[in-house]
Order: sequence, then structure tokens, then C-alpha cells
Amino acid sequence: MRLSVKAPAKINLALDVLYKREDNYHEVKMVMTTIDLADRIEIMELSEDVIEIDSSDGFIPVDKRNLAYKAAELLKSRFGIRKGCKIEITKIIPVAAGLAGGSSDCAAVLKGLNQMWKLGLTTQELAELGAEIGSDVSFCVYGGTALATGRGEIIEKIASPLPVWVVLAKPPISVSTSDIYQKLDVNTCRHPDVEQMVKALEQKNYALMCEQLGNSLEDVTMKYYPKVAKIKQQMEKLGADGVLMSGSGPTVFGLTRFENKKHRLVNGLRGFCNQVYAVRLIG
Ligand SMILES: C[C@](O)(CO)[C@H](O)COP(=O)(O)OP(=O)(O)OC[C@H]1O[C@@H](n2ccc(N)nc2=O)[C@H](O)[C@@H]1O
Ligand SMILES: Nc1ncnc2c1ncn2[C@@H]1O[C@H](COP(=O)(O)OP(=O)(O)OP(=O)(O)O)[C@@H](O)[C@H]1O
Repeated sequence: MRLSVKAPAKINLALDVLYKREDNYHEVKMVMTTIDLADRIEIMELSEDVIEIDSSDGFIPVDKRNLAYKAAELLKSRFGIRKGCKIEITKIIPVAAGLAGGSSDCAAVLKGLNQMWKLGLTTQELAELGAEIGSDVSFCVYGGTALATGRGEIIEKIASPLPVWVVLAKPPISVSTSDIYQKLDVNTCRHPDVEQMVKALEQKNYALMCEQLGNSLEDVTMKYYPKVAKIKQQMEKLGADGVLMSGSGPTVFGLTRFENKKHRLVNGLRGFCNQVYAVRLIG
């Protein structure tokens, strides 16, 4: 048997970090949405009891450290599966970008193997298993648009944004999520109004949505990586309606409803930044 699963990236439209918890994670409240930029995961059943990872991308590990491997390993151990699988990852989502690429690959493997091995797990059960691997994995199991709380693993589906254009620019910087959270001071950082973002989405109010974009982690990443701030300024100058860094960065996204503005943004960013994408919000 052979299965093909899409693994789409996410962006955070609003990300508020509330406080640091005793388990060293941070309590967050955020709005996440799926974008039309996806890795492709092919899963093949193997009779041999092994997990094999193959990827076109030289930058990701193809061993136990790969989040797709971790997904297969967790299902095998939890449900006593004696069969194996080969997972081929065609990487499209930039790595370590704040777009949850690894988490989405992990979620896609959980969903694919649930089907292949006929485990009969519900979406909620898959999301709970995913949370054991990473905080962003639960959202990636659900996809769409959601309010995420706890350390990011408690998911409540909410209204989706309009399918506007999102232009993404990723500078050639690798940002460690753990590092950025550690450097954050929750008492002095910005706290976006996440409820207002939810309201903007419910009302399909694009202007309010652009106004309410906010990320508690943005200033920290920008302090250590000034290039991120430069990209944000550039996108604003080029006329995006709203601009924000996604997750812990370094990818910055800009929103526009118009095709010609989208071209203007992409052309204006190329030369300034080598990885630029224009896709749709599909959450
Ligand atoms: C920045 C976001 O991408 C926004 O969606 C997420 O909060 C991060 O999610 P993720 O990459 O799946 O994070 P995990 O793999 O669970 O954790 C990586 C590291 O980030 C820090 N971390 C993560 C999530 C959270 N709510 N608080 C944290 O402090 C912890 O130091 C943790 O060791
Ligand atoms: N399947 C995978 N795809 C991408 N990275 C992976 C994968 N498996 C493990 N990794 C490792 O995870 C690290 C983070 O990569 P990823 O692309 O998931 O970051 P991210 O987009 O910043 O995630 P998030 O937004 O959830 O914090 C990389 O250093 C990479 O080596």
C-alpha cells in the first residue's frame, strides 16, 4: 500500500505569550491558520519492522530526529505495530522558518499511518498523540483555523480568514524556538488582543484582521536578527495591508487582497531576500 498526504504550513495571525509555566513551557493564546504552501509526504508499507525516511532536502535529518520518524515510532510503540514504513518527504516549506514545517510532516504521518494501519483513531486522539512530539503538531493535525491555548496543544476551531494573498519572506537565518522563548520577558513584551482577532475572523472583517496582527515573540527575534525587522519595514513600504513575523520567526508575512499588489510585494522583496513565496490563506 502507498499513501500520499499533504502537509501544509501554518502562520500565526496572533500569538500572545501569557506567562512561563513550571514545566518550562510558556502558556500561549494564539490564532493559527493553514496556508497554501505544503510538503508532500508519501508513505509506503514495509513488511520489515523498520522506519525509513527519505528526503529531497539536504537540510533535514533523515533519522530518529525527524519529526515524521517520531510520529511513526510513537504509533508503533503505542499500538504494538510490528510492520514498518518508508516515508518520502518532498520539502517545499522552508526549514526552521516559523511555519511549522516539521510539525506538519509529523501530523501528516500520524494521519497517513492511522489510515494505513487501520488504527481507527479520531482527529482528537491523533492531536493528543501529536502533542507528545511537539506543541504545534496538534494544530497541524486539525488544520484550518484555530484558537490554540495551553502550550499550543489545546485546539478550538474558529472562523477562517478570507482567502487573501499571503506573501512570505524568509531570510537565510536559522532561529531556535527554544532560544527565543527563553529570551522573552513576558512582563515587558507586547500582548496582542487575540479575542479581537477571533472577532475579526468571525465578522470576516479584513481591515480589523490586519489591524489586530500581533506576536509577542516578534521584538525578541528582531532584536537578535535585525534583518527580520528590515524585511517587515520593506513589506510595509511596498504596501502590504498587514505584516507580521510568524511563530518564532524568521519568516515575515504580508497580506493583500490584490493580485497586482502581490506581484509588487514579491518583486520588491526578491533581491532583498532569497526565499519569497506568494500563496493563499486557506485556513
Ligand atoms: C512558536 C510556535 O511555533 C507558535 O506556533 C510554537 O509555540 C512552538 O511550537 P513547537 O516548535 O512545536 O515547539 P516545541 O517543539 O513543543 O518546543 C520547542 C521549545 O520551545 C519552547 N516552548 C514551546 C512552546 C511553548 N508554548 N512554550 C515554550 O517555551 C520550549 O523551550 C520548548 O523546548
Ligand atoms: N520533517 C522535518 N521537516 C523540517 N524540519 C525537521 C523535520 N524533522 C525534524 N526537523 C528539524 O526541526 C527543526 C525545526 O524545523 P521546522 O521547519 O519544523 O521549524 P519551524 O517552522 O520553526 O517550526 P515551528 O513553527 O513549529 O517552531 C529543524 O532544525 C530540523 O532539523
